[in-house]
Amino acid sequence: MNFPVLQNDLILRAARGQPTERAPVWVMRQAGRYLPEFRKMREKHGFFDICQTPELACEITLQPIRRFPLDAAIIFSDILVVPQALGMVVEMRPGEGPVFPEPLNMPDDLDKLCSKDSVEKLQYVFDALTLTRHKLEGKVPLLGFTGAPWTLMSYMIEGKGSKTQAKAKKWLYQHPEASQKLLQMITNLNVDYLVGQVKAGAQMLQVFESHGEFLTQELFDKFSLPYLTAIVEQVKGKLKADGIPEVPMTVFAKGAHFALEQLARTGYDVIGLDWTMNPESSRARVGNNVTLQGNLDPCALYAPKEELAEKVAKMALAFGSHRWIANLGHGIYPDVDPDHMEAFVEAVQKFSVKK
Ligand SMILES: Cc1c2[nH]c(c1CCC(=O)O)Cc1[nH]c(c(CCC(=O)O)c1C)Cc1[nH]c(c(CCC(=O)O)c1C)Cc1[nH]c(c(C)c1CCC(=O)O)C2
Repeated sequence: MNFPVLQNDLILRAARGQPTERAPVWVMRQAGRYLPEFRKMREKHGFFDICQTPELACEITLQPIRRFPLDAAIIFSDILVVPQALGMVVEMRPGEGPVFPEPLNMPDDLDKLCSKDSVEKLQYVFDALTLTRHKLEGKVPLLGFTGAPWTLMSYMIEGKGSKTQAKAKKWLYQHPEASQKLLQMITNLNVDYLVGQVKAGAQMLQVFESHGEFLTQELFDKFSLPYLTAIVEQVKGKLKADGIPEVPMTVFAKGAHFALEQLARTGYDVIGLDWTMNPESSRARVGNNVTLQGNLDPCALYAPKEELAEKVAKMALAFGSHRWIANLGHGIYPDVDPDHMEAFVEAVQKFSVKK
């Protein structure tokens, strides 16, 4: 596809364990509501209309890249496009977030899902990736992503945000086989979806297990880890079989602190840490063969800029300069002042320089 030559490969080197002059930095949800130019776009267009229109998704992906000296762009989309591709309706309601008008209630409801040709329904994401990779002009690598099977399953059953995920967890206890059938269906689509994203131009991939925090270790071992592992193994295997150079893959399992050692053995190149994790003890637990990503408290961006810079300096010391991708410990919040986002990025660049 003759993509422009990449000029900044810091994040790819950090992910592969190669030396970097300083830590690469990007921010989860960096393209979003904290930016006035995004909110302006949302006044005119529906959320999923933007996702489905490559020119608009590309424009929003580029917005944070124009403002801040970031080391990666993440394609503008949402994890919930995967349930949509399986035939479910998802609406983005103002003030409420994503809502499924007809969530899955009982195992029989799985028959309503349509896994045939579902990856083709995501062609608009592939088109957005290809367009954005060109429009980035090689400035920074383009990241693709998907939601992990458990996180997507829980949305499909709860139908909206939930404080406990009790409905979804009820399936794990009462309908373990149907749960595994659903998780496998999502895994299969995710594998094709991520391979398609790389073919379309994604240079690195992240899998978001945002609802890891609701699982016990036992539930995680049974209903999350095997599917996260299958995804990395199959995506890397399929790319290899198709003669396509492998791309680094990140897993972000929020709240799954108990699973760090296991996650480090799955084959992901990068493990994302949420803000509750200690960088030094996490490094001791995972060893030196994986890269860590994270993990400043997203609320630290509310602190005065000087204090924010001090917190970044402390974080940089704790992670060390090798195999670290600087990020927040979860997505940036919508009421963060963009100037403080800039202060965060600049502080990483200043304090993560290799000595
Ligand atoms: C759980 C989850 C979702 N979506 C996502 C996750 C995993 C990351 C995480 O844990 O935060 C991932 C996501 N969602 C969005 C991106 C785009 C790329 C980026 O900037 O990182 C990414 C990577 C855009 C978005 N996704 C959404 C918005 C705001 C919607 C709007 O404009 O009305 C954006 C910019 C909507 C969305 N989508 C989702 C929720 C819960 C919400 C509403 C609340 C919220 O905004 O956080 C589901």
